[in-house]
Amino acid sequence: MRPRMTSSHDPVPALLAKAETLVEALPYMQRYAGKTFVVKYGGHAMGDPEAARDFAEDVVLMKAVGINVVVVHGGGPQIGAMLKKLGVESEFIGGLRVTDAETAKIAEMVLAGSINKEIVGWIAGAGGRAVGISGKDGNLIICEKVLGKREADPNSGIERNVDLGFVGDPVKVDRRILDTLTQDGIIPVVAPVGIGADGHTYNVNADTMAGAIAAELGASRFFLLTDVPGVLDKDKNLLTDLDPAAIEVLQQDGTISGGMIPKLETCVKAVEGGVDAAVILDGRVPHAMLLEIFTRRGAGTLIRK
Ligand SMILES: Nc1ncnc2c1ncn2[C@@H]1O[C@H](COP(=O)(O)OP(=O)(O)O)[C@@H](O)[C@H]1O
Ligand SMILES: CC(=O)N[C@@H](CCC(=O)OP(=O)(O)O)C(=O)O
Repeated sequence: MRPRMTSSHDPVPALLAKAETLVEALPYMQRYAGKTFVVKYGGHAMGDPEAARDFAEDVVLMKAVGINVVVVHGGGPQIGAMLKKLGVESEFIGGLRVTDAETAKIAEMVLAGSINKEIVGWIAGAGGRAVGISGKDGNLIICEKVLGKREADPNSGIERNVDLGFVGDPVKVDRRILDTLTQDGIIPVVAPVGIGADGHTYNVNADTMAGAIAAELGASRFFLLTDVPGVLDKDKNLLTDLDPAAIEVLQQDGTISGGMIPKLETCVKAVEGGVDAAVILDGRVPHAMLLEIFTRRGAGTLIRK
């Protein structure tokens, strides 16, 4: 028998703490095996390589314990940087990028070409198997053109209808490609690009795309990884639980603004469309998803009906 170590650096308490953490995770593993989780990985959350490695490990671990994970990624800041490099002007109206034909090509290149394959690589590096696709593959996301947004003209102040170009709203999700990959033990990684019935390529807001997929799959959890701890109140305290009525109040009283407005609208649509719960989390925090899923300490903001 191996002698027990008796030094002042006795490793047993530390090992016991690790074992306790694993035991704490057991009921969550049992509850979630076979369930579907959709993870939206935002462009702001993916900046740091170490955080990206943690993210990939979380996704691979979730898959290893039997959760069907689908990743949908963003890349707004990365598209912005590429457009700047190429000297192409870009503007956002109502949280959506005005997308002419040239911008659509560049957005597709950055999203489906570069970022998508980078995430597939991180997952492979963490020991998982991923396949990168866009919403165009297998007719996954059929889009309709988003109708123009009403905006006040900066010079005259008169309201005008602004055409957003090739910005798509998902109107049909064909889940078969996701089911095929998932059943084969593969983690689908989806770029937010869709296809119109006319065969045109559309740039889709990544939150909107992930929400449409989460609703179609009837996901148990829809995670949105961003660059804030969750939804904050006016004093910057974290709001841990919200429902659609509370979100309506936050919108009316101006507590939420910018990108958080469409993000929460997407969450409300998802939970009203059959998703059990949406969670907004800080993707920069190491292993944020694992802590949320497998421990009693929740993180971020949980949104339920
Ligand atoms: N009440 C609020 N709580 C938290 N974040 C908020 C709030 N109101 C506005 N925001 C903004 O929403 C941003 C997150 O949305 P967005 O920039 O679209 O994220 P992503 O690119 O990750 O999808 C935060 O960085 C923050 O600036
Ligand atoms: C139409 C539209 O606005 N599309 C987004 C797609 C990327 C995205 O949504 O990325 P984040 O989640 O990182 O913001 C864009 O062009 O920036």
